Amino acid sequence: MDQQMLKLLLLVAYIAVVLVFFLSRRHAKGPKIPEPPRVPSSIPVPWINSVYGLLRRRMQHFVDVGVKWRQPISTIALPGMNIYVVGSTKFMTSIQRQPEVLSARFFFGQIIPGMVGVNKQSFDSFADIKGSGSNSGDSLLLEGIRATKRILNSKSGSDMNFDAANIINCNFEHLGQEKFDQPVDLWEWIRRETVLAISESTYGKNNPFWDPEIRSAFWDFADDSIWLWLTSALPNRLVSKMLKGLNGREKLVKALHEYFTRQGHERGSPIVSTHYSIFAKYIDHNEIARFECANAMGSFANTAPATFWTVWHIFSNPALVADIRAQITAITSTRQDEDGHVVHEISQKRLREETVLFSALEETSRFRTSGMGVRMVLEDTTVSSGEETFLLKKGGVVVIANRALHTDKSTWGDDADTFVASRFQQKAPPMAFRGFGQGANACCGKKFALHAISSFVAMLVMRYDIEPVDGVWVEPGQDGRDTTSQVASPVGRPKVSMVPREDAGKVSWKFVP
Ligand code: HEM
Repeated sequence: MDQQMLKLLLLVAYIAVVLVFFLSRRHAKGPKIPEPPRVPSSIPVPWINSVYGLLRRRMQHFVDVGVKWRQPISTIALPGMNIYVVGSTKFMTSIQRQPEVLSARFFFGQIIPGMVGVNKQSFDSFADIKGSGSNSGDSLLLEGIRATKRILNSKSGSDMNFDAANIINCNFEHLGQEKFDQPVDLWEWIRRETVLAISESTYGKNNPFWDPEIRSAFWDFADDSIWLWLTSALPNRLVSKMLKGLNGREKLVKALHEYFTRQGHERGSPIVSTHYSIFAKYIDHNEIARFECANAMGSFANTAPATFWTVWHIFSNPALVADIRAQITAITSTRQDEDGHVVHEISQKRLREETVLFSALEETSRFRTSGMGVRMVLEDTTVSSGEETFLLKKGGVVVIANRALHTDKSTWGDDADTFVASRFQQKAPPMAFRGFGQGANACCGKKFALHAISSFVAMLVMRYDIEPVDGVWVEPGQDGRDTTSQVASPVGRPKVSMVPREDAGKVSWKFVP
């Protein structure tokens, strides 16, 4: 055998060994699980499409992709990271069963400290973001969420619901004396009233949100929240020139810091006093007010727009207003007090059970949700619909496009695009409603928010006639691109006339348990 032949034989043998090695490995591992299909793109380099979309629509871009393609799950490949957009319920059971590796809390742990501008020590204490999904063990984030859940599901939670309803009622009593001679900016008025009611039931007598400057600072902060997170690595001096939200945040931090320094929390709700003791365990006193900004955002930033949209949907439908008035009248008892004043007493318990209000509110949330659920992929993870299985790669991000799930006709029926106030009087289709999240990350403030909003709307419906000054209710539109909230506020500013239905000097209203 000559040298050439020997070399050729050795080469063939080498290739055979390599082939056998790879084939055996492949056989041992089984067939490769694919990643979800790519989002179609009209241009040759698809990620450019996404980066352009992100710049234009920012986070809303992913929701738009979910709504446009309506794929159960699809991949947007960005340089160095895959985004998995969930556009239907098919994979939701599988996603929700794996909160340790598809982690919302890991995401909260990354985004919240940047948004509120804490120091490195507070950042490390906030969430065990180096650990597995930060769902177990102790951290400021976890203890805070557990405490909120415990309190709001206990007797203290029911007391808070009732307190909030009575504060709402008191504020209405006060308003009753006012004459709404001028057109009212409905969004401005509703967000003022909801923030006042919820903040007073949370922070008590020393509530910093009574100051209009602090409320305005809060909305500057909330409206710029995404940008504050994205620019958190830059010096404050530079960011304050670009974002109103930074100055708003710092003003809010100062007011909340004074509140805690003067021990305001000792006269506040169990939520704020318990949060304070958890904060104090983990971080420096000077940092506490920063995280409290995030708590305030969780409480008000969704509740105010959800209240606005509920009012908008109800009052723009006169038949619905009439139905709700009849239902509330049926659960109201009327008496005269010793001065001859008429007192109407609405049963808060029956408000939930015997009126369409809670359903209308959940329907508003289905119809108006603009946000998304974000889950960080902490390990290579498979998700399955029963028929298909896909691999989600470590380092990727799952974006649940809530609006896509909420408008899917295959789950909600042909009227998915229509507001139907009574829809939630029946059970929602499984996994389809994400207005308050679900599973491990379901909203712990849901009950409180539903009670507060329904009390507000009930009082409004019974006390006032509301008409748009132009004579027609025009859709004001929504644009959630700058906020982290689930329910974007209106873009247009509807102006309405508000006329008391009864002589407020002679009649008063109350909630009774
Ligand atoms: C209408 C008002 C509200 C809406 C629409 C709303 C919506 C939501 C949604 C969709 C989630 C799930 C997020 C996800 O899956 O990634 C959530 C979680 C949460 N919400 Fe709300 N929320 C509201 C009011 C509140 C209030 C009043 C509080 C506090 C008192 C609150 C505290 C929380 C907390 C702490 C979580 C995280 C739960 C966890 O990870 O275990 N929310 N909310």
